[in-house]
Amino acid sequence: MDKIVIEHLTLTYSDGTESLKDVSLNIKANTITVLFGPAGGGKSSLLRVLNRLNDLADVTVLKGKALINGQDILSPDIDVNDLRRRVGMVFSRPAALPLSIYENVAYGLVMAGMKNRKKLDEAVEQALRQSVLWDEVKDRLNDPGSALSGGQQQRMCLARVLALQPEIILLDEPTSALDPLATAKIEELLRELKEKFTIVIAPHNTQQSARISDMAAFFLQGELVEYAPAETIFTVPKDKRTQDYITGRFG
Ligand SMILES: Nc1ncnc2c1ncn2[C@@H]1O[C@H](COP(=O)(O)OP(=O)(O)OP(=O)(O)O)[C@@H](O)[C@H]1O
Repeated sequence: MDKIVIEHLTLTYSDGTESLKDVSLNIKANTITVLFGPAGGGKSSLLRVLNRLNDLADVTVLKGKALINGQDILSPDIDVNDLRRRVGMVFSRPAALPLSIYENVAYGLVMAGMKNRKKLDEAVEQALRQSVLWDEVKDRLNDPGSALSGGQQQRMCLARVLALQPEIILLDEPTSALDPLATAKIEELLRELKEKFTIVIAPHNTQQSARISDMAAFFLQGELVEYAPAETIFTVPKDKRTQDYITGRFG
């Protein structure tokens, strides 16, 4: 069974912007799927549907289906907090909370009611190891999260998501504020993390899309133009619009 199934998804904001137009795509577990294309294509809107962050926006039309493990996540009966634990999100600017490194990582668990210090310690360590930050911060877990470099803060935010043991990780331009070295670290990390998680990412440029994706989906003004394995779409795209975009003719 596919991990994520999107069928005929249409999303219109109250100002009339059709940000997703009849989009269908299936995503397999333990893959990195990239959503790419010019600004305003609908990439962020699709990511936000996957953990129901779109609930916070002024949406007038939401039609079609979005299933995770076969479960309808758009259903009003869904427990949104539980969904957001299972489907974690990392944003473009590292959202370090004004707390210590430890508290930044433990945040979601504490919010979920975990009080046992030993369990918290273990979860924080495991998450920091998974985000390959542990060795850099293990001796200063009580320092403010904001004292870390941008790249470290982004891995700390990833650790906050990982601590909740999600199934799916969504990332919206996670390296747009990072230098090339910090970017390379995150990309390497994502390749490792896909062994355990399903990753959907809207990278901030096409080069990154080509480097990290297993599958890639090209979005243009709300339309899913082409969805194919990375080695196909970035070398022999079928659609002229995809080709024009990746060869730099627009965007
Ligand atoms: N909350 C909102 N209210 C109204 N319109 C919105 C809202 N969020 C996004 N849009 C519009 O929906 C369209 C798709 O935007 P979206 O952010 O999903 O695209 P994107 O491909 O992720 O682009 P970007 O790279 O700029 O984030 C755009 O025209 C955008 O202006």
